[in-house]
Amino acid sequence: IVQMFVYNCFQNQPEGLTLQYGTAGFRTHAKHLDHIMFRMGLLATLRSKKTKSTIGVMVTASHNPEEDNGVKLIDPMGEMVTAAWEGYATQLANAEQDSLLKELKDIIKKEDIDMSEPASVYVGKDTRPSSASLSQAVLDGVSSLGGKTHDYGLVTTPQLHYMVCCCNTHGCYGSPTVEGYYQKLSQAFLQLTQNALNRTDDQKRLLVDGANGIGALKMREMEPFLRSELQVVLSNDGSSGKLNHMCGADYVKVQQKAPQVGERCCSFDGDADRIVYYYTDSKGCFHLLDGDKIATLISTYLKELLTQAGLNLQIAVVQTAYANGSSTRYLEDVMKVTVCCTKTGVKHLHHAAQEYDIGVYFEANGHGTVLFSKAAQKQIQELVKDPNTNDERKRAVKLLESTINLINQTVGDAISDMLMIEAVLAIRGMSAQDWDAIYTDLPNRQLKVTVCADRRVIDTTDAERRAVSPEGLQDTIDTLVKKYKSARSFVRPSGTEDVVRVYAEADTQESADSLAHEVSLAVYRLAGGIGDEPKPLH
Ligand SMILES: CC(=O)N[C@H]1[C@@H](OP(=O)(O)O)O[C@H](CO)[C@@H](O)[C@@H]1O
Ligand SMILES: [Mg+2]
Repeated sequence: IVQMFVYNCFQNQPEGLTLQYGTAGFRTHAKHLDHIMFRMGLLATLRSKKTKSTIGVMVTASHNPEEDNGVKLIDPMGEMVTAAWEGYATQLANAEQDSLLKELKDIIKKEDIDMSEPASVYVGKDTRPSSASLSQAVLDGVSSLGGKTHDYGLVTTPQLHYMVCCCNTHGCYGSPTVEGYYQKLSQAFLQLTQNALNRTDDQKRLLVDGANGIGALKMREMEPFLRSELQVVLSNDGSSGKLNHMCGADYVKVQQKAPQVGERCCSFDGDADRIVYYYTDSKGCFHLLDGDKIATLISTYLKELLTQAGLNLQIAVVQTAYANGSSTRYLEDVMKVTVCCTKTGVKHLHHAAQEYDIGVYFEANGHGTVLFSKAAQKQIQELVKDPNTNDERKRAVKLLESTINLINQTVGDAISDMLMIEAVLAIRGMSAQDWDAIYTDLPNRQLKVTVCADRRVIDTTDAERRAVSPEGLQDTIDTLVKKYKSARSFVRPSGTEDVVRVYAEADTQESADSLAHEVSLAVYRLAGGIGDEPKPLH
């Protein structure tokens, strides 16, 4: 109670600022978060008592500026916390100081929580300067309700998801330590790359941009486990530059610029749960290999292995509206895999992917992973052991087994995805150019418009691909899209920033830019834009 009082006294929440547990938890300037962290410690303790499992709390604001921070809750199997509890999180975060106890009691009653149950909460943090005191506030919140804590300190977001899953599966998923994580992934990686013959040092070399964040630290720690089968050249390792500043996955994807030049490069984001690849060609041109290209590479590889192994498992790729139209066309028409489109936000993709034997999901920005159903994993394991399997099938099924071990199935993971991509390129003997040539991206543009009212005046349907309000907006977009070749455009309110996002793609960059601009103007006019009218890009 004393601690509750202390934290609530530091309630620097500016008047009118209500925080929403959004697409990626709470996220705002670090100075507003002290009491929120403490309260999320309380909530995680309740969630742990309710589920009789260990719960995770990660302190990070991912790709956002260094001054920001945020918090995410992790459910027992390492997945994002369920929707109902997101609601409780919002409720607790915005409660007045003197109604906090009442709010807690409400949740306990509604969820019928037995307060005599023990509680266990795993806590992790990224490298932001504010993360140390904020994660302490989470730990204090847990302790004040008598919960047990394990402070993992500096870890990537996916590492904490992995720990939670390991703990609640009693070690079946792996051992809940950072070494356990490195061991599991590196063993699988080494097993896979044994299947790639005659790799040169050049082919083993990869330029990694650590976004000046936690991913850089963890990559350094992991390097010895990889036994030079991957030779990482690390930049933006946090020794001098600022977190996410002019580097990192989000910068590369949105600005379409390379923070480093090479034949095969990748960038992590600030908490290492996203990755994009890119390279510079002989003419000095930048080529982006984003989440859509990653999904295509991985699903092609998996499909081939399934055929070789003679396994009849359904494979699907889950995307969002931001997926490049060329990728969707390639997956559906050429690869003939099921493609499904969900709303933005990893939890939506994750849930959709769970519906298939093998669900490959990636947001265009590089956040994603592969999920193997229990039944699929069982079939693969049984076939590995089956003495009647011939050599070709055995090889394929063993590759599948190692692939399962390499992939962090709890959440998108930059390190795990990177090792997966490196292994696939090595096994197939592909360069970044070969990978890029699988299909050609349609030129595209993303813009933001700020509106004066609640940005949710824009309501969408059909996995955010069509706007149902304000009136007339969708008709206007439809008319504009018709002016261009191979064009597509949609708008939606962001779940992490106070803006409306505009996306457009078309046959040329000029057309994509011009369409994005025209749609921005329509949003500005029909949804109450503020500030200057959007200006053309050229
Ligand atoms: C277009 C885009 O990249 N949107 C991102 C961004 O969400 P918005 O709701 O668009 O702000 O942040 C999310 C959390 O990191 C991520 O899941 C999502 O893909
Ligand atoms: Mg992130």
